[in-house]
Amino acid sequence: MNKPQVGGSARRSRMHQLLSTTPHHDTLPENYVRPESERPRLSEVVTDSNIPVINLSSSDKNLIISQIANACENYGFFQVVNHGITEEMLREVMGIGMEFFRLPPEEKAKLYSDDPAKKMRLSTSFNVKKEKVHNWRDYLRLHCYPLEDFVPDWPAKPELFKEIMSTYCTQARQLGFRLFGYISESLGLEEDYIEKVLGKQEQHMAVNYYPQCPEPELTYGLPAHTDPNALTILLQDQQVTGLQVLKEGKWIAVDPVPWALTINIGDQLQALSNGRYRSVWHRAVVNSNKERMSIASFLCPCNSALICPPKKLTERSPAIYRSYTYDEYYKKFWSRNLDQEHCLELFKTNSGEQN
Ligand SMILES: O=C(O)CCC(=O)C(=O)O
Ligand SMILES: [Fe+2]
Repeated sequence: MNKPQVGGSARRSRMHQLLSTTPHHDTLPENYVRPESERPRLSEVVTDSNIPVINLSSSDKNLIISQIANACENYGFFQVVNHGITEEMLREVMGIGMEFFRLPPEEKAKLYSDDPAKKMRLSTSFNVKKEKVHNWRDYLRLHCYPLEDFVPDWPAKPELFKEIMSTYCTQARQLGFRLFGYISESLGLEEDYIEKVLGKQEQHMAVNYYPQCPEPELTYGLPAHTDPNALTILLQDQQVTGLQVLKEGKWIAVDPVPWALTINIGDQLQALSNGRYRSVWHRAVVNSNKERMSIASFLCPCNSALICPPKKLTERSPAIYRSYTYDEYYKKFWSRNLDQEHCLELFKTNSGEQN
């Protein structure tokens, strides 16, 4: 996008690919412009949505489970309220994320990388080396489990970053496990079924920063994609909307309920549920007058976890996807562009193909 600075170090010139470090743009640089047929068509987005909102403090566990079953089957997305993570914590984590992106360019340059294999990196777009058109997003990617292995390499600035992010990671993980319990039961499985199958689970985090964009109609923060992991817990900006999900051919805006967390089913739960629960297409659009931030916590199977549906779910309908390890899946996911066909399609069995 920008010319490398004359005389600057290689790292310094690479850093200039970061949107949060570049000067204001009046027009969208060409390598962010999508071809006409791929643009977001923002005027067609449906804002009045029925994306379920589930109260996790209800004393009626069966009600929670049935609401989760409905949400996972029909939407793949839902918001949870009274989820046990305090508003204060959520404010702190959003605050520290924003402070991070406001650090001076030299500080951010130390963390820049476009190598998807790196377990801690500040990057931009999605996979800059592979893609033709970039996305209007910077992101900090962190591996989070076990915390003590990764936190030492996390950003040293802002000062409270490690402390606040690691507390939030732990709480998000606990919430994720609680949801795995409800999801397992909603499929008629033992409460700990999913947790056991996924093994000693990895956890990743993406702190997404979408700067103001001069021409939001022409580009994306993140184009349509499904999440390759098992479950995503998304903390959305409270002031600025941007997340949209695809339902019956229409893009629906998921406007955040105050301090709710947005949950979505990832590809691995779609596979484990034999296609009953859906990892749906979603995207993030950008704004001309406001920056936006979101913090995604991804719960992933451990690399060696064998993903195949339980017997109970294949008694009446055959397995739609072949068995594979998460390692195999994840490599495939990163070898492609974000907005290609659903990565799970590549793992279909013959019976799956006929569906
Ligand atoms: O920013 C958002 O609302 C969506 C983020 C997302 O989908 C992701 O990080 O995978
Ligand atoms: Fe996503």
